[in-house]
Amino acid sequence: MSRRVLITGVTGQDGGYLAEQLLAGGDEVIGTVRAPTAQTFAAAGLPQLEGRVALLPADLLVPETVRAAIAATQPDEIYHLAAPTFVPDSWEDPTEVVAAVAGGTAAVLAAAGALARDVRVLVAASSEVFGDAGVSPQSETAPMRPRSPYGVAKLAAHGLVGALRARHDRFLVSAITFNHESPRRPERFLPRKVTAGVAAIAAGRAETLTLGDQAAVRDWSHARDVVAGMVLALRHDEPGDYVFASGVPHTVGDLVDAAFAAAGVESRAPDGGDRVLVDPRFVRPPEQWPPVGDPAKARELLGWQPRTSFEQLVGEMVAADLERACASR
Ligand SMILES: C[C@H]1O[C@H](OP(=O)(O)OP(=O)(O)OC[C@H]2O[C@@H](n3cnc4c(=O)[nH]c(N)nc43)[C@H](O)[C@@H]2O)[C@@H](O)[C@@H](O)C1=O
Repeated sequence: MSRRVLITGVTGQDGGYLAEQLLAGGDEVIGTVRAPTAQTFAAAGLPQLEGRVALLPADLLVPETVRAAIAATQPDEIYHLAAPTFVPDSWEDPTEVVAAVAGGTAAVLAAAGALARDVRVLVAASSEVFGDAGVSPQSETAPMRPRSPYGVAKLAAHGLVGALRARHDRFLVSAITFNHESPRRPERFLPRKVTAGVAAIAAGRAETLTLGDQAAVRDWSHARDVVAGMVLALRHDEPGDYVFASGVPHTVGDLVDAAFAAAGVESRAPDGGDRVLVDPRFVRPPEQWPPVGDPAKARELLGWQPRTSFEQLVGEMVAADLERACASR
């Protein structure tokens, strides 16, 4: 059965993978971006989606534009992925991040609920909702005590899904996604910063890589695997909340080591000097309860599990960055 699907934030990392997967399955895909004339698929490095996914404008800070896009599309399903995503930015402008993430989710859910047809909606939450959970790994029922404005805003979005689902018996899903990466990830996020930096060293274009805390722990998956889980969740018999994570903790240092190994480069310079430097500007406060997910519910109810290992993920990212580094020589 072919569905009409609306993806907010379709030119982002997850939106691109999701659109590709849905198109391959025969669905009709429509996407929203803030400014379709500037945010084209070509500009986003996704030329393969050009002409296959119609783009509509929708600004999360202007609910009327969100309503208009949803009303014009009359979708069977909505994947609400659009949001600011870089956590440190949320300290600079909490007002905007709360408005865009919590207000934007409220606008999407209200507009979908106002349609005359049943529409299933998935909202992308985040492991940042857990913060000082007091437990790690975290499942869907772990305490949620976010430590960043971004996490607070995502918790509001997650809470809206649960409240509206309970009150109106709607098919709403919250996807509590842990860190997920790919060669399409922007370079300000740690994994792409590392793989692009290591590729630059391998290509002889840089000598060092400057990071923050190498002891920080994350649970990294491939974005392609995570969006596959989102589709399973939205097409399941019952709506619910799902953690999407590998369940495997790694430190930043592990990721750095894996990237150097994948590039075939020593992590020490020939003179014995360290190739990884620390800049306190990139160091965040320590986390007592690292964001590591317990994906048992998704595995048991949806049959989901990540297909890509940590080493394969880093290997794929390093290979893509080495190719880019060679192409730009
Ligand atoms: C689930 C969650 O996942 C992402 O948020 P994030 O975890 O903040 O992602 P990141 O790649 O910026 O940091 C990962 C870790 O790496 C440490 N780290 C060390 N040195 C550097 C460094 O130099 N740069 C960065 N960015 N991080 C560094 C940093 O302290 C942190 O412990 C977003 O998708 C977000 O939208 C989301 O929802």
